[in-house]
Amino acid sequence: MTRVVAQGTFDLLHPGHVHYLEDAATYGDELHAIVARGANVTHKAKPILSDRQRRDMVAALAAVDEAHLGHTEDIFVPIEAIDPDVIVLGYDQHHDEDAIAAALANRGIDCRLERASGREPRHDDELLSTGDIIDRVLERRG
Ligand SMILES: Cc1cc2nc3c(=O)[nH]c(=O)nc-3n(C[C@H](O)[C@H](O)[C@H](O)COP(=O)(O)O)c2cc1C
Ligand SMILES: Nc1ncnc2c1ncn2[C@@H]1O[C@H](COP(=O)(O)OP(=O)(O)OP(=O)(O)O)[C@@H](O)[C@H]1O
Repeated sequence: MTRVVAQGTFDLLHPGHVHYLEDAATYGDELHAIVARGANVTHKAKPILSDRQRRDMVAALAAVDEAHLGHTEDIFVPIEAIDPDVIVLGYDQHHDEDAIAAALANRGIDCRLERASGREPRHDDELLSTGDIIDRVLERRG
């Protein structure tokens, strides 16, 4: 049984999120998704939806076997509990892969890192970014 981890904010789900999770699932038999705590989202605007609502929506996707709320302080706590064989990073996530690999090794977690592919729009006007959806809402309803 190969366990795979994907992770992200997953606010206002869109086809790019589905693509990422479906792609990550192909790396193993069981996909665990870790949903970032809103309190930890500091690199962009805070999510609109609550931690629990984002977790529940991700859990409802067919590609996902289990969705977990992330840890509030130490991102490696859920990883230790899940004990994955593979962590699949998103195509545009700016994580330092060497630092993650070093932290995994430090904690004795034997796990490789992979990178998911991106999804291009399949039709005119397909919105593949939470930020773009929010911009559209503000433009049309603001
Ligand atoms: C291996 C790994 C585990 C993570 N675990 C957590 C976690 O437990 N809690 C959390 O708040 N964020 C966690 N994160 C951070 C977020 O999932 C995410 O990387 C960050 O918010 C960027 O998300 P975005 O791609 O949605 O912008 C983890 C990131 C990585 C790479
Ligand atoms: N178009 C896409 N193709 C493939 N993966 C995507 C796409 N959009 C988002 N993802 C992946 O989904 C995961 C969660 O992404 P995130 O929650 O940051 O959504 P986002 O739409 O990129 O957000 P924002 O627009 O606020 O930057 C990340 O791993 C990201 O790489």
